[in-house]
Amino acid sequence: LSTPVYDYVVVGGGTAGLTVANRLTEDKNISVAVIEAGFNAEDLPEVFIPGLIGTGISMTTLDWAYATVPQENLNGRTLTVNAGKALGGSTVINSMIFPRAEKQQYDVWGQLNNDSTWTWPELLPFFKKSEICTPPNAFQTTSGVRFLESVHGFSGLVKVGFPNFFFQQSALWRRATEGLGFPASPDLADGDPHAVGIAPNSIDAANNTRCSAACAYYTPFSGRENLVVITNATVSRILWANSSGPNSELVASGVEFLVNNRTQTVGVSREVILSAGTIGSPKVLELSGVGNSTILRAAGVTPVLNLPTVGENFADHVHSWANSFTNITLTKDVLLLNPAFAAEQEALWFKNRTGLYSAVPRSMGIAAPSDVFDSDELSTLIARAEANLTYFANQFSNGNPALAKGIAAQHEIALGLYRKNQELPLEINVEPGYSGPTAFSARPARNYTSINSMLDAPLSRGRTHIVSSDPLIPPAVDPAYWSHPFDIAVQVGGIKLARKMLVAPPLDSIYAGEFEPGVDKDTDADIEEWLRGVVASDNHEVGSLSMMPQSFGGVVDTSLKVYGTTNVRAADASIIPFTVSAHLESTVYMIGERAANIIRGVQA
Ligand SMILES: Cc1cc2nc3c(=O)[nH]c(=O)nc-3n(C[C@H](O)[C@H](O)[C@H](O)COP(=O)(O)OP(=O)(O)OC[C@H]3O[C@@H](n4cnc5c(N)ncnc54)[C@H](O)[C@@H]3O)c2cc1C
Repeated sequence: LSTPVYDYVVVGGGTAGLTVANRLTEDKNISVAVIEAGFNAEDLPEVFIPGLIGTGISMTTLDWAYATVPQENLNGRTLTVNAGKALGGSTVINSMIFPRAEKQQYDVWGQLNNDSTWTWPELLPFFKKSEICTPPNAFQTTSGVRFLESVHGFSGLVKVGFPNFFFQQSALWRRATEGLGFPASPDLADGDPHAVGIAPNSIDAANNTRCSAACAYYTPFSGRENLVVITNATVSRILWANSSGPNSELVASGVEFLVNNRTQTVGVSREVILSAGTIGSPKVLELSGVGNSTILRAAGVTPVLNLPTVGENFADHVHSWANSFTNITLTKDVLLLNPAFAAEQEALWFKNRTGLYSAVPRSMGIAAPSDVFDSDELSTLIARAEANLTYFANQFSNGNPALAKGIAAQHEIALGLYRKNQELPLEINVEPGYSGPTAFSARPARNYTSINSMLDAPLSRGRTHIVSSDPLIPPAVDPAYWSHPFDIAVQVGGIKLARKMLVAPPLDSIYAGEFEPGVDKDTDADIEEWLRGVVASDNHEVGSLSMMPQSFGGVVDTSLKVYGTTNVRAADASIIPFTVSAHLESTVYMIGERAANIIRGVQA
């Protein structure tokens, strides 16, 4: 049998991968093969019923569930970084929260690359291009949804809408938070999220079902003859042509993958696009011989191109919580406490798409430094970080001088934004029920109000690298959480802010005592110690194939091309050089849309 050859081969049919594949195959003359390790899970209730979010990550078939190496700063704990393993990638198991980050943070990508096309005003058209938004109806508007038509798209493919019901805590929390000085957001997608509001969701508002990347970019187009999707197929490596490109660059000629442990190959005539996610994409590149030669040799892979920063500059958001008992009767807890009630609610979803499973209402906001620290505390933290800037940049760069410069540049920019109160370090959102580290069976069987507090702008940087030439062996993922002291101070500050919110009027009217961290965790040191034992990954990992100049230790250039290759690009969360303060899905779709345009050589 002859090997099939496609114009483009996309490695990973996830959020960005399906976006790129869809847009390229709009041209009937272009053929694209997508190779995806997972299966098409769109017909699973755990996937399409919004209220079942969280179930996906308990299904090993849908989740890579990457284990970190023991985290030195978190009591040596091994944490799980979840990532979707299905057609649609992480959008199949995520929480469907769909806001955007702060303009200034996207602008940093342009600043690091001296390229204004990677800044907010130039990227906004790609955010809009990806979405088909259903504006809020009268009920949603009366319930507090605020909406700016000018920042949304209405002819894209990802269905975006708002919840069709709200828990009592949502409005109480928003009023409490506004009372603490947070402005009311005109729209959480407007690039200015230092505010509170109701988040949009990646949901089909017509029938209250999840809209994953598969729902948006694949299912309606599965009949395209020029789009071939191969599922249950794990890519093991890129194949290189014997001849090299003009500057002795590597030329990809195909992709090798495993189906039921049998090796298969496809050929590629134009380009390979790596879209296997922040942990999957560097893994494939390293298995293909591109990376830090010392690390590759130790894993048993023969190096073909020494690109030592592959897998480095890894950053992740870090999750924590404060929660209280509440004296209201309807919270999400009731679904766990009362199985008969849960069954009724699920039946309502099937009957007419209503009930508590029909939406994931989320009121949220992004805190500014001034919400977390007083001005003296902040000045001291910034001054200390500036004084130690070179030390930490060297620490985080794994011995690579160019990357040390890149990380130093990132820290310098971040600290400059902190001084202007513009680096937004924390997401705070209200959970209308229990959210925290204690299992259902181990906590009091009561109703809760929880505040999720996420470190969204970490200065810490880690890495992910293969440890074996076997493509089925997971890489060693080391996010190096909390390796910068600034991150610890922010996360401790986040718990104090969350606690303040729980007892601020009018949320105080439903407060029935703190559960976690617990009143005995009084001082900053107490909170820090508790957090070390409980914080979790927010599954927002980025940066392992960073878009930065080579002089800064980047792996891809601003056309997303991997340095030293003629025809391999990356398009997924791995290219984000500087993490942004938002859930990442909308940002990754934007990257996919932008990547497709770059590949096609057209403007927005
Ligand atoms: C549990 C969870 C909750 C989240 N909640 C939210 C949220 O509410 N809102 C939000 O905005 N963001 C959320 N996120 C983050 C967001 O969904 C991701 O950042 C984003 O979808 C990542 O897109 P990606 O294209 O980089 O990777 P993915 O979408 O993960 O796609 C990578 C794809 O590559 C495949 N793959 C990997 N390795 C191989 C290989 N060797 N061969 C073949 N295929 C391979 C994977 O199976 C996957 O399908 C969440 C993430 C998770 C995991």
